[in-house]
Amino acid sequence: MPPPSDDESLWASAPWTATQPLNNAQRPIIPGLQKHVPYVPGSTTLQTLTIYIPGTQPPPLPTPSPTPSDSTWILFIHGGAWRDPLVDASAFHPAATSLLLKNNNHNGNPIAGLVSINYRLSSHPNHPSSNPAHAAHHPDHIHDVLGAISFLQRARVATGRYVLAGHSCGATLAFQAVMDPTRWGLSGEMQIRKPQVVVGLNGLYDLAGFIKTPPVGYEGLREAYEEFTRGAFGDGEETWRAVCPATAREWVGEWVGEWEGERRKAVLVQSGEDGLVPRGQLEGMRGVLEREGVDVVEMEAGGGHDEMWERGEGRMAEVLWEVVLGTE
Ligand SMILES: N[C@@H](CC(=O)c1ccccc1NC=O)C(=O)O
Repeated sequence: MPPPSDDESLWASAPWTATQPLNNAQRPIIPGLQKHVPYVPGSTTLQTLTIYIPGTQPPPLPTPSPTPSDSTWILFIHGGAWRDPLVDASAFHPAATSLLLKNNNHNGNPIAGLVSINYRLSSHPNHPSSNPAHAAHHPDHIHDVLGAISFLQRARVATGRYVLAGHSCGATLAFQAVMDPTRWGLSGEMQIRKPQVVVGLNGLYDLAGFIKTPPVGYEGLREAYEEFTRGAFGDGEETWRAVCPATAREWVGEWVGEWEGERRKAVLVQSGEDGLVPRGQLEGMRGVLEREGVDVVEMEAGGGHDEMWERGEGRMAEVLWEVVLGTE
């Protein structure tokens, strides 16, 4: 027998286990399976992803089975300002269990599967660490996200229409992922099939603009923004503009895919009660996307910055469910 390929060994290195709702033993087990998979050989602790599939039967090993064309994958990128070691792929778990439950109770099971992506983080001044996974600098974060998507697509996950969603800096990363990867110094092998729908939740889209002129009410955050921006992207203001989707030059034409003539869609969500991200971030992003011919839908949300993902019944699961039903 030939030795397994790197990818096969990575998929085989984690078992499928039954999904459980968090902190609520009274509820039934959600009919789904999850697996924590490293997506590069010799991965650091953060080059892993969590994959959830509906149902109780694992797909054929080592990789998930091909997706029926009428069901949708959702890929999620967590936030935490590129550096918060307390926020990781598990941020998606409450929404994932809620989505699996909705899927189970709905005719036709529109969700093919869900993925939450970990990526290397920059260092955090309040959390000193010797873990190499916590010493990343741009473009490491987006390299990892694209590496994860490419690993999935080699296993025929999210190769058709799929939804790429991100919260906060995860929304920045989601839009960076639809740009040409050569912007990040990557060769053609990191070309991914692009999502038809990008969902940005309380997203960061213009760091230079915030730092230069923080909006009224958010002035007190200027230093924090500058600190995490320098930590992730270095000291060059030009770089900040070049990497942020509301200020990067002419990138929307790079968002192309094979959706048979259908239009690109962006769903933007910004809570009016978010004490960390002002509404102006969404407005700048919306302007750029609409000028370039992307269909933009804005959906409502309330609550603090992280509230939409902290609970299963939170707004994020509802938004993603609506988006999935809209892609059918
Ligand atoms: N908890 C984060 C702060 C953070 O996540 C944040 C702060 C302001 C605006 C956006 C943020 N997160 C975006 O991913 C930190 O420790 O730096």
